[in-house]
Amino acid sequence: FVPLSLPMRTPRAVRLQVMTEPPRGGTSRTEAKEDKDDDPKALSPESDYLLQTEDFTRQWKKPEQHSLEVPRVRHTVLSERDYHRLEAIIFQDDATEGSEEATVLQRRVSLPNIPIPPRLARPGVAWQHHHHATVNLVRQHRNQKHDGPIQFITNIINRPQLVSTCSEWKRLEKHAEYIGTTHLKDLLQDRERCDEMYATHDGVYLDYSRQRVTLETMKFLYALAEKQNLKGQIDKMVKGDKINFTEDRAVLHTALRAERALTGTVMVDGVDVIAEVHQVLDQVKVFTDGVRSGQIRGYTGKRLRNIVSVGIGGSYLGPEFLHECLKTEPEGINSALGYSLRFLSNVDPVDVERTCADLDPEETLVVVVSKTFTTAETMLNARTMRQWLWDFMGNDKEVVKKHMVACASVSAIDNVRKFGIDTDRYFFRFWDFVGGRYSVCSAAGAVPISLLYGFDLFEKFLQGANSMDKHFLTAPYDRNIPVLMGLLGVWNMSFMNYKARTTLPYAEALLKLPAHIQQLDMESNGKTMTKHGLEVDYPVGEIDFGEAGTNGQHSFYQLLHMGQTVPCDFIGFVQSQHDFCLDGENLSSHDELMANFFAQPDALATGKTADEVRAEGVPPGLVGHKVFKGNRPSLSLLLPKLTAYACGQLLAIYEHRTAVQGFMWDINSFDQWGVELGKKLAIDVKGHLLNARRSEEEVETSNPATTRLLNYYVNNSRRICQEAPYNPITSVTRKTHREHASAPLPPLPHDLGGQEGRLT
Ligand SMILES: O=P(O)(O)OC[C@H]1O[C@](O)(CO)[C@@H](O)[C@@H]1O
Repeated sequence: FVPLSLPMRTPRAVRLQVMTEPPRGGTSRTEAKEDKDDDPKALSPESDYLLQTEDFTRQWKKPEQHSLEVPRVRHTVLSERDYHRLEAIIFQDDATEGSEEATVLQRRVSLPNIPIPPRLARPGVAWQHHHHATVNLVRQHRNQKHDGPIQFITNIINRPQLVSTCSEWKRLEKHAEYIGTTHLKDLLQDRERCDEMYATHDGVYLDYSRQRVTLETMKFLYALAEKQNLKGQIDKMVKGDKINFTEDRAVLHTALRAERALTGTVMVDGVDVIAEVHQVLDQVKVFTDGVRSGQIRGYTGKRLRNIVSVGIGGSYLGPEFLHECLKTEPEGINSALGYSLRFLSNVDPVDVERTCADLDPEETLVVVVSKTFTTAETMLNARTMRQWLWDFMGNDKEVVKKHMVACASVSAIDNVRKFGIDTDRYFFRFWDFVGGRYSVCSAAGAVPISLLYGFDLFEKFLQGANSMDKHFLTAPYDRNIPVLMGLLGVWNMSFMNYKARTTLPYAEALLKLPAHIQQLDMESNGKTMTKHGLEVDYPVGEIDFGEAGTNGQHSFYQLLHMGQTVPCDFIGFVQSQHDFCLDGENLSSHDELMANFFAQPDALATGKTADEVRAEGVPPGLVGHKVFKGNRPSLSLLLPKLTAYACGQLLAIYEHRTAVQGFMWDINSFDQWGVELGKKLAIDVKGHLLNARRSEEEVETSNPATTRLLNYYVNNSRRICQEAPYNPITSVTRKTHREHASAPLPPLPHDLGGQEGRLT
């Protein structure tokens, strides 16, 4: 071969690359993957190749039968080795130009210029090699009929690589070794560093000086963010690109809180997203105002005062987190007077009992929240609630129409209708582009929260989230709160190897935030497959847990201080929802709480040395037990006050942090295939249980362990079921309304009366 260098063969000369042959020996030498959305620009400039091809069938001997329709574009990933064995790629150059094949192809397929892959510019692996192969192949084809599919290679782009192969990642790995030699107590003495390590927006203050990072670390992280086109990926998300590619869906929870003025700016499949969002919000307002004013009443004409929100996962955790925040918020307290809201999520019948025990069905409105309206737990609970309503008010379709409403995806409308809910008036839709765990700003949160607190308060929550969205979209990386938190998350997980993370709100009203974040983050980033179909070789997806401070301090902080290192998010507020200062106390109770909020991060960061312990007079045998090594990272978020608005800000911060980490890791944070297998196996088990209950036969499953365990359950429960205790007051769901009439009455709810259910 004559070594040829790149300038000798310009891209013009390779403007058309023709075909691959079916692999010799019948086995595929390539690994095919369909991927319509791959963006060549985003791919790593590393060695392997991704061939973008267009398939069609062609018969070489009969030109009139050439079919040049392009049924699909396909990306075929080739390893380097396979690439070099691919003799059948025809690099059409001068020699073939003008030939019958070239003419046909050039006329019918318009192809972009193809850059010569770097491998081909190397001595010995150059053009001539391919040219010879081409000529031979063309000769072969002229002499034999070939009816197989032909792939026209329209482009060669570099094969995607794991982000861990890029230089920015490797630099951070190296840098982590250096950071391993530093201690936070020293880093915290660096004033210049500490003065840089904060960001603020609209009252939210983030301090990350207690992270195990230097200013240089941050620079390296920003460089990685650039490499990953983080800003571009964020923009794609909010524009409505279908970045959830495994489900072919856009990801538009930000549109749920966008202003009405933006109508017409986000379109998905021809739908004006913002217009739709505001239509539903208007519908929610009219409905919830109607219920709260007493215009909309129950089947027997009573006011609807008890709201039961039936849903699980994202259809429950976000709304419950928000509910808990507003419960003690002064505006929330006032607007909820006379109403109650409960969540029924667990399919455990005990949850039904706990939810319904002291409720009056005639005053109860059931909101079924389920994006798919097929989730087994939610649907059983919804049917149970329907039965409960029927039991009390009679088996009438109108009972369902007046006491049950649905928040579900547009595509679930038939299921909602079949259930008996009035889809013309009481179906509050959201869309496929809203993931369950990102749905609290949709009807999923809007309906139950507005019923209890009024729509105006819910709107303030949306405004808070919107304010953070704007900051997220516009602030530079080094001033962008969710981006900083996301990058630090990546740093801690993938470079410092801290596998868990904890959320510690110093606010009782945020007690459900950790549970919401747990789902948000672990369902989003608990994956190992990158969007390019490669398995990660770096740690991703933290274990998230948490607890309201100071309760956590008396529970698991022992481990945080002396056990494994777990990066902590401390969340506090300048002002309490309710503060008081007892006579004889120097500080208010909120100051007492916040003293812990400030002290814990320093204790974690600086620790206590053996010398310090000894200086306290601790006996030598105990010194080791009382040493705090410190050097444990945390960040602090300080907000003015826990209002509906602040709740929205917090929600958006954490939603965006999750997305940032997914973008950095090349993970699709918006699907959740990992929940499928368990669901499927539960269906199988239900089949076994049904057989066992009907036939009294032994259960037989695919493995002896499950068989033994199931039989233990079935055999023992046969006996226990006969002895099941039954409480006529609380076991409401199993009785008819007639039977209830003779049973002791459930406790009466207060009749508060007055306008909008408020005490007058
Ligand atoms: O809203 P749905 O469709 O009932 O789903 C409930 C939850 O179930 C999940 O799909 C997990 O099983 C979550 O992602 C979702 O939030």
